[in-house]
Parts: sequence; structure tokens; C-alpha cells
Amino acid sequence: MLADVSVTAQHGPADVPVHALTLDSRQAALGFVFFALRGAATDGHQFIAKAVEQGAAVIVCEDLPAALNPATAYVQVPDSAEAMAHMAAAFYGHPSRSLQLIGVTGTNGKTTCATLLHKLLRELGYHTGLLSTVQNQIDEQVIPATHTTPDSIRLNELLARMVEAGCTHACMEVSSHAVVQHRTTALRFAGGIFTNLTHDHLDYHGTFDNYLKAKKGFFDQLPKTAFALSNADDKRGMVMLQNTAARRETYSLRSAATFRAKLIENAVHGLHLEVDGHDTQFRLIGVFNAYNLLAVYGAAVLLGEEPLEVLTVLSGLLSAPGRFEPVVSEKTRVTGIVDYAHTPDALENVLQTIADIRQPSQQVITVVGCGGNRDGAKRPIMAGLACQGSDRVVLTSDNPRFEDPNDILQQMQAGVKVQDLAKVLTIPDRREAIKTAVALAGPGDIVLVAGKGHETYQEIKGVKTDFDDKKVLTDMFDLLGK
Ligand SMILES: CC(=O)N[C@H]1[C@@H](OP(=O)(O)OP(=O)(O)OC[C@H]2O[C@@H](n3ccc(=O)[nH]c3=O)[C@H](O)[C@@H]2O)O[C@H](CO)[C@@H](O)[C@@H]1O[C@H](C)C(=O)N[C@@H](C)C(=O)N[C@H](CCC(=O)O)C(=O)O
Ligand SMILES: Nc1ncnc2c1ncn2[C@@H]1O[C@H](COP(=O)(O)OP(=O)(O)OP(=O)(O)O)[C@@H](O)[C@H]1O
Ligand SMILES: N[C@H](CCC[C@H](N)C(=O)O)C(=O)O
Ligand SMILES: [Mg+2]
Repeated sequence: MLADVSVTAQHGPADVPVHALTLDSRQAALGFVFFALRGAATDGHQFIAKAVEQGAAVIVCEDLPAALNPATAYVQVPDSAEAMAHMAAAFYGHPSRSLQLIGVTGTNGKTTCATLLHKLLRELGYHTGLLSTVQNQIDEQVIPATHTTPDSIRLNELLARMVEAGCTHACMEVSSHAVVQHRTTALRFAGGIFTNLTHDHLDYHGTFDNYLKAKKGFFDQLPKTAFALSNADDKRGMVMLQNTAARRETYSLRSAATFRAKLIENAVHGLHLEVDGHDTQFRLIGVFNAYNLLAVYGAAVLLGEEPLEVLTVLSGLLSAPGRFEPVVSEKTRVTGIVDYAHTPDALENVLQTIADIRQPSQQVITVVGCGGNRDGAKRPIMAGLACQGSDRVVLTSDNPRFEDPNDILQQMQAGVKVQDLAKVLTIPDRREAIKTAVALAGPGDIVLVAGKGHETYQEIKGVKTDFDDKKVLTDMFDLLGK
């Protein structure tokens, strides 16, 4: 298991049998390997004695404890997270090497691309796995997801289950947190897709440059057998390809690229594109989805699939749950749109899409909030963008977590221009906010509920209570007779 791991020192018994791995001392038991990781909130090294007491057979750590237990093996390494990634891959038999594993990175569009590629490969007849923000899947079997990219132990375990189930392919999202925390180190990817890079997670990465480096780190680690497929129309698209050993490929709606598409129409019933010369009608809406579709098409072709067959299947696919999902009222035909836009760029794109497809008579009413204990810098920007693209705006809460919702809302309000003040309401209770937006909507109007998408909870002070934007919208249509 220690192959590929750079080891500083080893103490205690060698070749101890182990039957499970954990990064949490609370899970440690007889025969476990416990990895002591330095986290954002605490340091796993503090819990080594606890893990030993509970029977852990091996401790992997960066600093050895002062007193060593003679029956326990200690492996000292320069980076516990990196060692954990290599050991987890080895423990589960390197499942990524038995799969065509495709990773999607970028600020927005990861879930959409990974989910579309999963659906496409399924329809082409392959047993395929999916690891995404919304859910993990082995073919059609759903396994709930807690992270966009799980930690390396869980990740390799899930990939091993996919191999066991006969999967030949797997599609996964690679978050910037995952790259920095070595969650995907030691996986063998067959391909990587880059969607775009805009403002997000600056609370975690500190600077935009560090955020870029994290995303690029994924491409830098791709092997030369893989393809690196990048968005040539994104400002950072070419930088992503600079230091990769993988085959460099691009997609574009605007310039020369390996895969090209021309936007013919972006309408309420879907996108009409010319892809590599083939006229195709898709069910997804919005220019940003033209990029997602083109990226998925390119990846499938690079995997060896037949272009026309790929386009035929893609043309019939619907988007991922909570991504530009319509909820239409029966009586007055108010169109609710539930979308996971929780970054400035995503919100701007979604509002632009609505602007592209709306009739002049339709008002746009946007309900939006920003997450607590997450990047605060995006709060005023998102409120400003909501005002710019909507006739009315209701600012509200989106998972305040451990922050005071009123503080978050005040920071959002700071982004509202004086001339827009009259169109903005602030209602901290999200249900009340959606109710008010629906009440404001006249026949045929559009109510965009942004930020939570597929989420089915509202997280307040560590407690998650049921909350589903789609369900609340439907309930409000019923309640208000819309
Ligand atoms: C900021 C962040 O990424 N946090 C992740 C990180 O936790 P952490 O660094 O805070 O851990 P910590 O609490 O400081 O603890 C350090 C270590 O001590 C251990 N510990 C702690 C207590 C104890 O009693 N015993 C013990 O052993 C912990 O298990 C941990 O290994 O490592 C944990 C284990 O892998 C993750 O579950 C955790 O994700 C938290 C829940 C989280 O919210 N992460 C988000 C920000 C995240 O990862 N998001 C990305 C991107 C989202 C997107 O798509 O935009 C994602 O991939 O999901
Ligand atoms: N290619 C794209 N470019 C810009 N915005 C997009 C793109 N694709 C989707 N979006 C917008 O971003 C939102 C999130 O999309 P998606 O869930 O696919 O992204 P993600 O990268 O997986 O996000 P997360 O980091 O939260 O996992 C969508 O609801 C939509 O508003
Ligand atoms: N994966 C992202 C999703 C944010 C979604 C939004 N609803 C929020 O809670 O901020 C995160 O954890 O930062
Ligand atoms: Mg995602």
C-alpha cells in the first residue's frame, strides 16, 4: 500500500494487516489505518492517541506523537492528504485504472457536463458511474452525495463499487477544494474537461490566482494518455492547457478549435446549434448550455464515439436536476425557474438567458440569497446583478449556516444601486420570499428562484431542515391560485 508514497520515517511493526481506512478518529477501530490531516477547523494530529486507543493498527501522520504505542505502526510522511490519496487508491485496487474516468473542472457547469456525459454514455449502452454535487450514481442506482468531490477514501471506494458493478466509464466533478486537498491525486483519468473560471470560493483559496492554480493543478496532473479538453472562449482556457502532459484539445463557439459550434437560435423550447457542421436541435436552454453540450460532445468523440450518434442522443437529453428547471403554474402560466446559480457568473448567465427568451410583456422577478460561511465578496455583486437583470428582486436566505442571515443580507444590499432600491424587497425567510415573488407575478411572468437548485434543505446553525425551491414554488402557485 505504500508504493508511490514518499515516507519520511516508519516506526513499529511492519506488514500489519489492515482492513479499513479513515481520516476521522471517531470512525477508527481495530485494524484501521488512521490518517492525521491538518484541516481548516482543527488538526487531525490531535486525535492520534484517540485513534490508537480505539484500535487503529496504522497511523499516517506528518508529525510523530511524543509517545509511540509499541503495537501500532506509525508512518511519517511529508503530506498526509497526499499519502492518503495514494494509499486509498492502492487499498481499493486502483479502480480508476479499470475505468475510462473523465473529470470535469471549472467554476460553473461541472454538474451539468458530468451528468450529461453520464446520461449520454448510458444511452450509448455503457455501464457508467457518476460522482456529482447532486448525487452519485452507479448506472441508475443513486448513492447520496455529501460533497461535489468526495475525499480520496470515499472516492476510491465508490470507483471500486463501479468497477465491481461492471462499469467501463465514470464521470466526475473535480472541485478546486478537491485538487488542493489531494482528493483526486493518484487517480488515473482518461480525460479532463475545463468549463470556465470566474469568481467563487475566494474565502477558501484567498486569491483568484490560487483558485486558478488549483483548477490548473488538475490539468497539470493528467497523464499523457489522457485528453485535456478546454474552453477556448474562456479567458483562462489556454492557461489550463499550458503545462499538461495530456493531449490538448479545445472547444469554441467563437474561434478555431478542435470542436466548433455555431449558435443558430437560443429559444424557450431549446438551443439550435450547428455542431461541427451538423445542424442539431437540443432541449437545453441558454448559451452557457451550448458550451456544456459542446464540451460533452467533444469528450464523447475523444472517447471514440461516433459524432452523429453522439449528437442524436445529446439532442434528446434534459438538464441536470435544479439547473434551469421550469415549474409552470397551471392557471396563469407564471413560469417559475429553479436554478443553482450561486456565483455571480452563473446568475448573470441565467438572467441573460431569460432576457434572450422572454417576451417584452413578461416581468422577471428574481429571488436570490448567498450562502453563509462561504465567499462573502460575491454577495454585493450577486445582488447588483439580480437588479440589473430583473424587474423586481427579493433578497433572501440561502443556507445561512453559522452566520446571521441579516448580516449576509446587509452585505447583499450594499450591491444595490440607489436607482434600483425601489425594486428590491428583503425577506429573510425563504418561503415568505418565494411567496411574495409569486404574489407579485402577473399572468405569464417569470419567477427565477436562484441558488439552491436541487438542494432539498435549508441549513441554519448546523441543522438542515427540509426545503425544496421547486416544491415551495408549486405550493405557492396553489396557495395563491396562480
Ligand atoms: C473546507 C473544506 O474543504 N473542509 C473539508 C475538510 O474538512 P476540514 O479541513 O474542515 O477538517 P477539520 O474539521 O479541520 O478536521 C481536520 C481533520 O481532523 C479530523 N478529526 C476531527 C475531529 C475529531 O474528533 N477527529 C478527527 O479525526 C477530521 O476528520 C479531519 O480529517 O475535509 C473534510 C474531510 O474530507 C471535508 O468533509 C470538509 O468538507 C466540508 C464539510 C465542506 O463544507 N467542504 C466544502 C467547502 C467543499 O469541499 N466543497 C467542495 C466544492 C463545492 C463546489 O462544488 O463548489 C466539494 O468538493 O464539495
Ligand atoms: N457553462 C456554464 N457557464 C456559466 N454558467 C453555467 C454553466 N453551466 C451552468 N451554469 C450556471 O451555473 C449553475 C451551476 O451549474 P452546475 O451545477 O452545472 O455547476 P457546478 O460547476 O457543478 O457548480 P458547483 O461548483 O456548485 O458544483 C447553473 O444552475 C447555471 O446557472
Ligand atoms: N457547492 C457549493 C454550493 C453552494 C450552494 C449554495 N446554495 C450555498 O449553500 O452557498 C458550496 O458548498 O459552496
Ligand atoms: Mg457541481
